[in-house]
Amino acid sequence: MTDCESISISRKLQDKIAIVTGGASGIGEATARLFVEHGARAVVIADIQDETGQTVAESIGLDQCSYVHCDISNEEQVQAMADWVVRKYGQLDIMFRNAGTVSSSNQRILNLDFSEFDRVIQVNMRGMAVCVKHAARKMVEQKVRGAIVCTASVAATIGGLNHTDYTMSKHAVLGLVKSASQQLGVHGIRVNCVSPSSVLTPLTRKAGLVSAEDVEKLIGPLTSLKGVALTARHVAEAVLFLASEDSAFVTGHNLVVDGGLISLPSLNTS
Ligand SMILES: NC(=O)c1ccc[n+]([C@@H]2O[C@H](COP(=O)([O-])OP(=O)(O)OC[C@H]3O[C@@H](n4cnc5c(N)ncnc54)[C@H](O)[C@@H]3O)[C@@H](O)[C@H]2O)c1
Repeated sequence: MTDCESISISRKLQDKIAIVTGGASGIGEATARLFVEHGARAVVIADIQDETGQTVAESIGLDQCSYVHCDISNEEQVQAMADWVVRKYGQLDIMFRNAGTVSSSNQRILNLDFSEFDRVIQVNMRGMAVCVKHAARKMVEQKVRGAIVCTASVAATIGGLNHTDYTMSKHAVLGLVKSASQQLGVHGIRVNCVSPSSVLTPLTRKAGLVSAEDVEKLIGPLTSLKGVALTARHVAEAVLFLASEDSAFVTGHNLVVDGGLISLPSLNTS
């Protein structure tokens, strides 16, 4: 294979314009970096961690990456951000709706704290619908056959002993993806989601998994696949697949990235 061939094969998002919500760290950051590696003309990181988000955008390169402050649970801010993207770059091809949050308390049903519950639902569930709505409206207006990818979780499929609100919010992502994909297919817009198991990020630290060893101790026994630990890059590769033409006929799909975790017959998610 010549150098030219290898470059053209590896550039799966040539000239695309993408929004990555929650791109200031973790899975979103890894995905923003991978999108640019694959030729995206611009990746817009939409987040509320201004300093970190700006630093990530600068490290990727401001010619290909911008940071915008946007609370994804606030419809006005999301609409303004989508307007800005289209004004600045002319179009929107990909929305990676990834930002998310978790309570720091265990949120078991007997102790459910509803102020935390409301916050988690507001960001993870309402914020998911707000972003999908406004990305889809831009794509429809501009007749772009775009790709929308949401971050769900293995918690979208299974229950657990903790984080009831988070589990509820992630189950809702599947409902949104199933409904939105049905409604937007007529416009050529695909809507899918990824469902990672656990990867060490600020979010997992907040949920009490503070080191890679903690993650391995919790998740290792629950996966059928051994000898590999999930990284943010693994998740980003799955997102890239769903965002690119490699998945041109895939919509309404939940791509589980879990080393076989949800297929194991007896799960202990305490
Ligand atoms: N890390 C895991 O093990 C794991 C597993 C399954 C699913 N997920 C999901 O992956 C997604 C990314 O999480 P992560 O693990 O990379 O964590 P992270 O904390 O590194 O990233 C989450 C990002 O979302 C941003 N964010 C939070 N609230 C926001 C808001 N209102 N508006 C805009 N941005 C906001 C944060 O600032 C942060 O940059 C989340 O949806 C999470 O639920 C993570």
